[in-house]
Amino acid sequence: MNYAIETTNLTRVHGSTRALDGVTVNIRKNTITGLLGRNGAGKTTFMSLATAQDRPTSGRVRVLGEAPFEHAGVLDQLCFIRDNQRYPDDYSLKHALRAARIFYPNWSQELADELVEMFRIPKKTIVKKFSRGQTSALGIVLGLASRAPVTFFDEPYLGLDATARHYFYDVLLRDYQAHPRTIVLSTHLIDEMDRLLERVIIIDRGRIVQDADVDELRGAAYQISGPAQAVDAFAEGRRVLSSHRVGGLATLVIEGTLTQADHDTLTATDLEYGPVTLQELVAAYGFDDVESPVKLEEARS
Ligand SMILES: Nc1ncnc2c1ncn2[C@@H]1O[C@H](COP(=O)(O)OP(=O)(O)OP(=O)(O)O)[C@@H](O)[C@H]1O
Repeated sequence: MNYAIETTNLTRVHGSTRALDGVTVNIRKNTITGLLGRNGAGKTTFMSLATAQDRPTSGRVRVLGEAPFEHAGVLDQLCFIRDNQRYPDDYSLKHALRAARIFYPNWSQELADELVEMFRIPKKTIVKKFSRGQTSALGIVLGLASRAPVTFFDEPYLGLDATARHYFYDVLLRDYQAHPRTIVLSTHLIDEMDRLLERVIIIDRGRIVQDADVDELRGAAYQISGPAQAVDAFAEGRRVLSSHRVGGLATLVIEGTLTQADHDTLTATDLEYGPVTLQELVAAYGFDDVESPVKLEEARS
């Protein structure tokens, strides 16, 4: 079994919202996968279903070959760190670490101690009184020191300062290299975190729109800009992911790669072109073609 997580047509419906809509995906063991997408895309829903915090409306999910709801044995192989993690009222750092040590079979106290010092997590204050960043730091300590075979981090950095975030990224990579495991993380800080990711799944409105190795995705789209008419002529028959227009100028993100003939056309027509970053690609897949204020102004005049 090469996959840590396998889903088939996984669907979760809340009233009229399809939080997850027929998601079929396989996540390889011992990889770091980024789950990316706009607010409300379905990232937390996916993680909640994979960790048995929620039940699918239809479809199936397997983690380490088992249905997480039906196999308690799978649950202690999983760690799910979410942004709104709750702790019992009277918990201090000591209590949280003690509970984690009992719960996670691969727990590393040494790593936990190192992280607590680096993040400067208070030892006496009760967790409920922690600052936003300190609460995130505690989640990261638990998530990394658990060394759980399948670890989910759902936007684990909220409130963390830049120094602490980079410290998290460095330790994540270091510890993952020494103790390979499957890590799935959701983030909106894509430019900052893309160096961590080997694979990326982009979700939009509950559906997967991309599932590829990061290296493949770097060439998955390109951007062209210039006079709108020329840009639109070039885009004819191509899949445009996003479009921004200001005055008579347009910038489009287009799926695919440029051929030599395309390069010749672009040079001849004086259009500018270039690669898109992963952050831009994710934004392009989540692009809604709404009228921009500039376009509305133009239409009125
Ligand atoms: N319990 C619920 N009841 C009703 N709607 C829900 C519930 N949970 C999630 N949703 C809806 O399902 C959709 C997906 O939500 P989800 O939390 O998975 O998004 P997300 O990608 O994690 O977003 P974000 O980046 O903002 O954290 C959203 O439209 C959300 O409003």
